[in-house]
Amino acid sequence: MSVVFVAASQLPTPFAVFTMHGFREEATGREHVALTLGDVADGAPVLGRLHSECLTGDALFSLRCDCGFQLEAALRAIAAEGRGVLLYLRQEGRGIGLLNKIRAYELQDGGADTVEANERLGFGADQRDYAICLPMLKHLGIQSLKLMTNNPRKVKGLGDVGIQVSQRVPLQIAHNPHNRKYLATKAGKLGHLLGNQHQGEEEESA
Ligand SMILES: Nc1nc2c(ncn2[C@@H]2O[C@H](COP(=O)(O)OP(=O)(O)OP(=O)(O)O)[C@@H](O)[C@H]2O)c(=O)[nH]1
Ligand SMILES: [Zn+2]
Repeated sequence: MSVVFVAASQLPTPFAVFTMHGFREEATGREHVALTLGDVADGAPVLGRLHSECLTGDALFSLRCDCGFQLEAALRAIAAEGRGVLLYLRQEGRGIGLLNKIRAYELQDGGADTVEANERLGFGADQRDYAICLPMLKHLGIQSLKLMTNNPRKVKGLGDVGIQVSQRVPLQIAHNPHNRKYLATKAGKLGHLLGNQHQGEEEESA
């Protein structure tokens, strides 16, 4: 999978002034972004977040999921560390796209859970592919990540495409009445490590 680096600029935010790097995925034309802070190319593991696009959660304040809250928490953590990377990956709806995600939400409004809804539409539960991350990280000179995620499958998926994760850092967000069922399904069917026993825990990973 190949990506082309296009341009980099500053991105001031309430948390820090990041450097924003823009990439184009050659096969699909999708446009991805990396935000970096500090020297990430010195060889030491970098605090990082691989964030999958969620227009509803990241930009429209949706309470159906935890994405927007995780995005903000990740940027705050990177700012507090003074060094880190966030890849903003255009894999909306776990890879099925925005309009199909709205179709899936419609089914969830009728009682399906997030996995059943995807399957009823003819999709897998999670269609994301992390291969795109490798050339982006290589371009940035990043060799190893301390990855902020609750998803062990993401850690495995990265290992499968040759990205070294030295550590998993939990990134847990509070429940609300709208995301309770969604988070329970993620824990029960998708294997996410959510819950108090994992709070603050850090794991070694292959
Ligand atoms: N198909 C579908 N996608 C969803 C739904 N809710 C959120 N998403 C998408 O799920 C992606 C985020 O994945 P999550 O499963 O929440 O989390 P993760 O990235 O696997 O794991 P973390 O690193 O712990 O956040 C984003 O692309 C969202 O657009 C849903 O009900 N259906
Ligand atoms: Zn979301």
